[in-house]
Amino acid sequence: MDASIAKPDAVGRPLSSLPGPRPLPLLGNLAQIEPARMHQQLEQWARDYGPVYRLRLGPSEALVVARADLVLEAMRERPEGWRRLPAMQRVIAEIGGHGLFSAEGEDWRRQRKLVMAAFDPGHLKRYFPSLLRVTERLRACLAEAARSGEALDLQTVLMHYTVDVTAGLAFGIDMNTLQRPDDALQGHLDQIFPMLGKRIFAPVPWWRVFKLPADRRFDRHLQQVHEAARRLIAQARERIARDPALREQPNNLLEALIAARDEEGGGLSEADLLGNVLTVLLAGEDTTAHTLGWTLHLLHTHRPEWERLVAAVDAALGEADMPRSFEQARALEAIERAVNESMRLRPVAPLSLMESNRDRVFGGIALPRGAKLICLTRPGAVDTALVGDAADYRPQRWQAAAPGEEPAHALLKASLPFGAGPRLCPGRYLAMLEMKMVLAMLARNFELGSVATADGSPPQERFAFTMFPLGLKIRLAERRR
Ligand code: HEM
Repeated sequence: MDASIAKPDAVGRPLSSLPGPRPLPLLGNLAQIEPARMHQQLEQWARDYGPVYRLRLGPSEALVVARADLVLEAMRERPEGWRRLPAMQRVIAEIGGHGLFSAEGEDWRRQRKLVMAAFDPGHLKRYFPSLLRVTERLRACLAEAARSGEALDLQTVLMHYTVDVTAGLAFGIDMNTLQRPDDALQGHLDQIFPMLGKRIFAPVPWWRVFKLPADRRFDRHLQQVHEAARRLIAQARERIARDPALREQPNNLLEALIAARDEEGGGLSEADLLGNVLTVLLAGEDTTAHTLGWTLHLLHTHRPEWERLVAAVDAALGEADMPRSFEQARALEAIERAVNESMRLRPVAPLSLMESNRDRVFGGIALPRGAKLICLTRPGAVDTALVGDAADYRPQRWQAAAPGEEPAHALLKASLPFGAGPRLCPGRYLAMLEMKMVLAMLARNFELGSVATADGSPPQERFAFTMFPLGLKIRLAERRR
């Protein structure tokens, strides 16, 4: 049984007694929230009102927590104690994206097993040759830009890479959007997160009543994504029909999902199948590309850290132009440190939205079943009260040390870029492997000319379900070794 359910709850303060931004009539604080920078507003309110405060969202109230211990407590108590926000689930289901991310209870448990198995290190190792091929293609694109002196839109090129990698690993398809950018699925996928972000926090669900031109454009992009997902499913079914042994020993996530779907009492519907294809495409694309984008920007603005990384990669790879084996890539700890530190300062998933499955006291606050909770993941990880230099980009703080020896130990525990508990991101090993491949390939073959916005100002953080750097361009020169 869930331990927290067995605990008799103490009496808590009512949510309405907490401080918070002044709500307006009817819409409450929704009217003050700007979707594109809502994470920064919520973080600012945590500085103004303290790490546990109240928000009014239309007719209902939400508890906002910016304390790492409370964020961790809630995340660990899923799926029994807390569920994902139903408003979010509904918006995801409406676009046909219901899959592991939005599933709950038994439905979630079953899907989770299948997805976890597909992304475990054993599968990643088998997939390594394809990952290498996609990384070689990325290198060729970048080399061409370096020769012509072209500045590339960083997020676009990185998202081509991550879509190609995810499709190869999860669906067994060489999509090659890097070399065929015009008919790229990635262009349609890009439209989905921003609209999800807008709809989840919309004061009024306008799109259920009438469609604005932007909604109609969105529907057209969505249709393309659905058609692509159906094609992927059809191709996987053909492979299984040709080789029925794949039912027992699927090569990838999609084949495993189809086998489970076809199993007697398999519990996966056709809609779940499509929903998980969309989920994995979406979850794997932006998050990894945006984390790479932030990391490259931080390395560009912290030159000694970039040079330290290049030296470590040179030492680890010998004559190789990029990691040539799974083991070689996995061992690149200097890159892991640089990425961990970037995810601490610029987490691409800065919010986690939940609803309580029961009456409870949480963080000293009495919450009824159905109470909404917004977890802010960054404040605890950048808290200068814990460590004076918490605002600095210092990858070395991730260097392994004896427990308690590392002064920043508390900070490291507070950084939760992949979430925590039973719903911890199943794609984290893949994401780290991709990032090691890209950064090592860059370090070995290119000089990092600049990773900057057009006018050189610091990139703004944009929130569109995930958080990304706005307007970064990358300019490279080929490295002479
Ligand atoms: C740097 C890259 C990534 C970051 C920062 C990231 C972050 C996250 C976070 C914060 C969550 C929510 C965890 C929670 O609720 O506790 C999550 C869930 C998830 N991620 Fe990732 N992710 C990344 C890459 C990937 C990749 C590459 C894939 C797959 C190709 C993926 C697939 C998923 C899925 C399916 C879930 C839902 C898990 C569940 O609800 O059980 N992610 N991710």
